[in-house]
Amino acid sequence: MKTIFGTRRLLRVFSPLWWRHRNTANLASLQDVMKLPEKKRRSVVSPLEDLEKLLSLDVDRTNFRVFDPTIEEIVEAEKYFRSAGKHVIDYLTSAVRMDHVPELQQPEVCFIGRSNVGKSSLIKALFALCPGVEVRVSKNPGHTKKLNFFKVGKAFTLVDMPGYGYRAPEDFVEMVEEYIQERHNLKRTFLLVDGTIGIQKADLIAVEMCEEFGIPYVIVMTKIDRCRPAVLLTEFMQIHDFIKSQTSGCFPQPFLVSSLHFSGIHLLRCFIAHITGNLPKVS
Ligand SMILES: Nc1nc2c(ncn2[C@@H]2O[C@H](COP(=O)(O)OP(=O)(O)OP(=O)(O)O)[C@@H](O)[C@H]2O)c(=O)[nH]1
Ligand SMILES: [Mg+2]
Repeated sequence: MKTIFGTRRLLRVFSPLWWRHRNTANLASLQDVMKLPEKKRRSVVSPLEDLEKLLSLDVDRTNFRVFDPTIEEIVEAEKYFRSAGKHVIDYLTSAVRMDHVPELQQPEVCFIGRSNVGKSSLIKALFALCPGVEVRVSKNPGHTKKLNFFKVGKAFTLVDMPGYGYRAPEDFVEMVEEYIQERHNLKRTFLLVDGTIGIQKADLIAVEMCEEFGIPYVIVMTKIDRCRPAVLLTEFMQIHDFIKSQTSGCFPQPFLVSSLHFSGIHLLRCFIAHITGNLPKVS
């Protein structure tokens, strides 16, 4: 009995899979993240901080933390991502054409990117504190076929979009471009780029579209758990420099996320609450 217990315990202590599972199962809430050892906590709340250590001191870091909320502000923002009382988070409706989209006054943000880049997974991670909200993800590219609207009480709406590139829906251009160009309450477009491979040709077309329409957008690097830190840092710096030199409507600070490990998710929740006007005190 003692031997079995001892072996199990050893396995638990040394198995990276167990460690990973134990950590990721609880990390949707900041309260649980704060219980982690400091290094691990930092990598979840502020993934860029870990990477920065690999940079030489002379690298210009001016736009690394344009958005830099306090922990209290992140906690405040998290309240919007929990259903409580009259504040109900839920799937609202889907649309395939502009004349099918719901008429809403509340601020809206949408998520675009190549098929399979992790748009639906990111929304699922943002809503992980509301297990009743179903967001479908798939390993097969081209899974999301419609604009899917998720209502976050009366505070804002998140819109999951079909991906561009491989297996995009035939009417993608009409559906997505019209929405982005015409949606009066769209406050920000999140353009997701695979953090393991950086900006691809199809992403450049999306950037061009955002620039041409003159809409405010933000680049989010996804799947950072799949990438070695040195590779991720190189991709990050390339995107950081690209934003500075080639764009005018893009937020200067790229965000880093892992929907699997919840890295960067708490910061992004806070950013969404902020840009939709729900955290007036954050500058
Ligand atoms: N390791 C890892 N895998 C991820 C992450 N985000 C998404 N994935 C995986 O990537 C695949 C695609 O994820 P989705 O969220 O469905 O991608 P999507 O961008 O919505 O794809 P479409 O709807 O087809 O455009 C799934 O197998 C996810 O599990 C992440 O942060 N880390
Ligand atoms: Mg999807």
